[in-house]
Amino acid sequence: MAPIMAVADAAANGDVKLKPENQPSYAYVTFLAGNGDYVKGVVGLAKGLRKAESKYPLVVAILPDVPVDHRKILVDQGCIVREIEPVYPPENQTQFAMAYYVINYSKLRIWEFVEYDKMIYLDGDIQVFDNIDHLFDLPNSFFYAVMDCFCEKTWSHTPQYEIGYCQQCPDKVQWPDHVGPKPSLYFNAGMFVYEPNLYTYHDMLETLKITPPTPFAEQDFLNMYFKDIYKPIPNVYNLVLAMLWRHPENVELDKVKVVHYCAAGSKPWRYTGEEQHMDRDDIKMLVKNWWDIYDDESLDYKNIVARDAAAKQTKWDRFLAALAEAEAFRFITAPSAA
Ligand SMILES: O=c1ccn([C@@H]2O[C@H](COP(=O)(O)OP(=O)(O)O[C@H]3O[C@H](CO)[C@H](O)[C@H](O)[C@H]3O)[C@@H](O)[C@H]2O)c(=O)[nH]1
Ligand SMILES: O[C@H]1[C@H](O)[C@@H](O)[C@H](O)[C@@H](O)[C@H]1O
Ligand SMILES: [Mn+2]
Repeated sequence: MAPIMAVADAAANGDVKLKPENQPSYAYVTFLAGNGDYVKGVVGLAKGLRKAESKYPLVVAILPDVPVDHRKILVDQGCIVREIEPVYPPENQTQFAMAYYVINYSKLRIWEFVEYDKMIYLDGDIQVFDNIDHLFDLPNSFFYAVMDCFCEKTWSHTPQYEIGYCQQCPDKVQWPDHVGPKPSLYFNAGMFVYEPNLYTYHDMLETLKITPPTPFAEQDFLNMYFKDIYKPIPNVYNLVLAMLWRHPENVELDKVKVVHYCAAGSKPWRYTGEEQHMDRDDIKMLVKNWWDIYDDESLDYKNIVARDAAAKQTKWDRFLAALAEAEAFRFITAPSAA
């Protein structure tokens, strides 16, 4: 390449990337509570997003009970840590499907993150195996998420479960008229695309005050609140693991981009293989895939920063070399001043 071209190229590839004023701001967001081992899930997620070369940062909305050493781990992994206040549901005798689901109402605070125009929420027990940045390009003003499955025991409190009706195979068992109107499409709230908005945020919190808690906590609430603007997206964006044994005909495992380790016994950092379905080969493979990312030191933020700095240095060295060459070229070819 001619030296002048090389110089121009290097300048054009310059490292200073300024976001144009009018370009929307996007980020991923997850939620972390307590001093337990979910922090491992979030670290795995941060590394998975990096491996998939996501262009956008991961914000971690943390409750005040997340200890300082866990916060440091997250910052060291390049996460943007944002403390949020807990949200408490109104007093009620509800039995949550899992007792700890009560803390998940605090997730509603992420609507307050209005410095971002659009965000993708991901549970800490989710892993991203393929780039999903394109979901930010979906049209605004809708709520996007993947349809849930009603077949696991966690659903045993519902008429759906009793009847054997699941929206994943709506023709297998028809919804009987006498039970009431067929339920609206219901999403799993471990992954969704949404737009932070202060009006929505305040309205949700006001609505929550007069909404009795239900077994799936904020997941039921979000389903109720967004039912009119909910748009289902393909299950490759949130593979709820039970789909593998409940609706294998609906799963194309090799196309899956996002895996949600929500089935009992499937959290990779707690996996023993003993619980029901956990000895399946596909589960073992997915758990191994999670660990491969978690254990991969080259995906640690500090190593990525070091790699990028080295690449920048090389670019700069090339630029200087090209400049020197161009200077020499000018010196040789310039007519003498005499
Ligand atoms: O001790 C905990 C428990 C949970 N979490 C956070 O809360 C999220 C939700 O918990 P789980 O992933 O264990 O829950 P499930 O996937 O089984 O639950 C599903 O139903 C829940 C109902 O409250 C939520 O909607 C949740 O997002 C949805 O995926 C976790 O991923 C994690 O991000 C913590 O940080 N610490
Ligand atoms: O959010 C819940 C949770 O992820 C459960 O593990 C699953 O069985 C349910 O289908 C889902 O609604
Ligand atoms: Mn989850």
